[in-house]
Amino acid sequence: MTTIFTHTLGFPRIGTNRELKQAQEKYWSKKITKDELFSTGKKIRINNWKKQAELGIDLIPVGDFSWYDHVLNTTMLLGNIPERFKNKNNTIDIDTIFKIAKGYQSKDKHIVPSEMKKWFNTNYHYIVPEFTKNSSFTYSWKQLIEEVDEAIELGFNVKPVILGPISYLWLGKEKEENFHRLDLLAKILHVYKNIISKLEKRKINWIQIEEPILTLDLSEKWLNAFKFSYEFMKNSKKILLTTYFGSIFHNIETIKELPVQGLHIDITNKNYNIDLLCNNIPKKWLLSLGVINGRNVWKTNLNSTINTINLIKKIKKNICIGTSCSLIHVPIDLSVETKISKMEKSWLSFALEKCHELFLLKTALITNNYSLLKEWSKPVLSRTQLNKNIKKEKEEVILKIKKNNKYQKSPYSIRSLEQKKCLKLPILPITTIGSFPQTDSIRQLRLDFKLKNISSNDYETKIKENIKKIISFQESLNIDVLVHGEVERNDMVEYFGEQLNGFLITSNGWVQSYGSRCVKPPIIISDISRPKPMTVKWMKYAQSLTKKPIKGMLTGPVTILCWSFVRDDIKKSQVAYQLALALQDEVLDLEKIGINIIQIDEPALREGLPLRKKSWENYLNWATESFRLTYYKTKNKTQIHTHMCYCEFNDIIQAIIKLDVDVITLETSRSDIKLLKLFQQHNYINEIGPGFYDIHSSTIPTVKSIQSNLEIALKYISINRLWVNPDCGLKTRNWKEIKQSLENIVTATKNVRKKNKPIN
Ligand SMILES: Nc1nc2c(c(=O)[nH]1)N[C@@H](CNc1ccc(C(=O)N[C@@H](CCC(=O)N[C@@H](CCC(=O)N[C@@H](CCC(=O)O)C(=O)O)C(=O)O)C(=O)O)cc1)CN2
Ligand code: MET
Ligand SMILES: [Zn+2]
Repeated sequence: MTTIFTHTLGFPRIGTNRELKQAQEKYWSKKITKDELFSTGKKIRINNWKKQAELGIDLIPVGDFSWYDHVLNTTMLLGNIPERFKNKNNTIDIDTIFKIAKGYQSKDKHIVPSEMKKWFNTNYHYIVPEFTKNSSFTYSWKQLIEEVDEAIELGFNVKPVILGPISYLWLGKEKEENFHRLDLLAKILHVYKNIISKLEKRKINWIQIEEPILTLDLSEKWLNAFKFSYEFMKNSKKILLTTYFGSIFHNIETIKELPVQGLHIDITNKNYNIDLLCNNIPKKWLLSLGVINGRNVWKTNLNSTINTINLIKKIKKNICIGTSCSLIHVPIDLSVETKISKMEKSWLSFALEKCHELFLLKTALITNNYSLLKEWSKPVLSRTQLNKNIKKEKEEVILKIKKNNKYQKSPYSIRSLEQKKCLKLPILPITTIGSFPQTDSIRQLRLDFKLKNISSNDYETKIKENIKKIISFQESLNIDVLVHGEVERNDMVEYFGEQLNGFLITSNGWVQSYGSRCVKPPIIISDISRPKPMTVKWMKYAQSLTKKPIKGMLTGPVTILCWSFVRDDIKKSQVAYQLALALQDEVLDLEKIGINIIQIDEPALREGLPLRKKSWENYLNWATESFRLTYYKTKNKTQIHTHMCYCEFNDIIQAIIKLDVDVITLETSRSDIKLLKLFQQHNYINEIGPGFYDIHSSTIPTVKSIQSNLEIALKYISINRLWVNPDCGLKTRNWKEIKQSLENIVTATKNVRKKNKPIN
């Protein structure tokens, strides 16, 4: 009889009702004790293990839980604590985690947190490990082993989960010049070996060591590190070398030489030559097939999955099945969704349902009875069928625009003259990025409206009161280009998803974004259109309150796409064009009511880049085209802005040039003001607003520091083209902080204005 086992690579750790988020935030504001926080974490872990086991998962991942981030967990595990977070006795505890992640106040000094970066091409952020020449590593944080023991004691079939040494190094950053972080490999490996030997003594079969970087284009230097490392770590336990987010075939020559006992691959991407791959994997190895997609919410067509598995089984006998990656990227439980229709629900699968899918596959493989799979997969076909019948109108519009090449606008030099005449802004115009503090009372207000505790009239009145307060606050500070504050928005993507046709909105579909912060990605299920204006009412009201220009505020097509779960039956580029056309209507409506400046945010443009460089060009083409489609019909005098943050701008500078917006506001505090050099080197001629206030930190930037950064910025960008603004939206900050920070920004700007004149 066939034996085959199932496993997941990891399970969401936020808790079914975001219990971890609530506990973290209460702990930070000293409303609960450490023990209460620990007890919440323990409940979540045990519940996760139990649920997975009940659903028929054979190997239960342990080590996927974390108090803030799993890369930071590894940093703790290895004792790689940056100097500024060390205490006198060199001890660490859970507060060390939060200090590294959030920074802290030490006497009169603010200790800056470690950087935060996107986890591959997802919307999850990890805490970047820091390395110096003298970094030392010792087995320090016992969480992994303790949780392994906890789970073994409860009788679970445990599979420890560890981020591998090479990926860990790769994800980090040198904090000193003149050395390469790979030089630290030998030191790190000793700790890994120690940890693995601890696991060796325990009742465990497989250890999941993750090396997700094997899906990337790696240089020889990085590839060469693998053989040595895995030889060194070898012991009696079986190692499942785990990869995800894409194909590893381009690195197979390195992989197949490694002394491991199994390999996990993501095979949800259909561009695989399975025969070739299987034939290249050592015969003795277990091949773990990541067949259930951990990155999207669609029910799996198990009928076709089983065919793939059977094909592979012909070549490779020793297999098991699992999720393609950890399930932290999807919501937990579909069954609690009450607002989604029965039919729509039958198209979806969240973390728990994905576990069930694995069970169904395993049962079918063992019994050779596929009837349950057929039953399960029926709705998948009905969804794609339904979408096929929807009119092709949109596609035709797009084709027509492309053919006539109507994307052209007048060049920036002409547009900017018209804009300067119309807007009459001072040099170094000051603006903010859009959102203002999302206070508890604003959240409560939205919740009351959602629960129908207040009428829509009352809601509108209250939102307007908030807008009014935010406008007069900005006027009193002498900010030049004002925003309405985004108080009506729960989230910059979900808000638009709620108003556009083609989206499903969940009630509880939370996914961790970073630390305690979660997002509820909307689900793009069919063709997108805009039934009515989405932001016009609020913008009209805001503009009625002031003579200063109000900046219209929209989220761009690529960001809406990247931060939603996207339908898989048409190309992503098609969805982006559909979004762009809907946004174009909104842009033109805003222009009609006299909004002269419109910002179209694209913070996820970089994140959408495919992992392999060979696919970059195609992506950047449709990404920039869809963006330009949103605004190309506007008048020359309408000034178009975009905003991007927390990303590697080097990779997308050409695309930014192609966007050809009049003004781009950028996050620069964390990535260094010298980023502007990049724009200078590429002869970027449009206007730029670097960030002068790191909004992820509670530190208030001083007048002096802002002024000095402004002066540095002027070395790269001429005074006619420089704007002054924070790094990003202010929604996660409080009023006291933003008042002081913005006041300082205004003072510093005024000081610099006095010393400079516009260049004619
Ligand atoms: N989608 C997206 N991705 C992004 C970003 C982003 O802004 N949006 N920014 C970057 C990441 N930064 C982020 C910054 C802040 C938050 C954030 O604050 N999230 C909030 C939730 C945001 C939200 O949708 N809030 C809603 C719902 C609030 C809520 O939890 N309501 C509860 C009840 C609340 C109560 O009883 O008080 C419920 O509905 O059950 C609202 O404010 O209206 C949180 O975790 O707390 C998330 C990401 C990159 N990726
Ligand atoms: C993550 S980018 C955020 C842009 C948005 N307009 C805001 O201010 O919140
Ligand atoms: Zn931003």
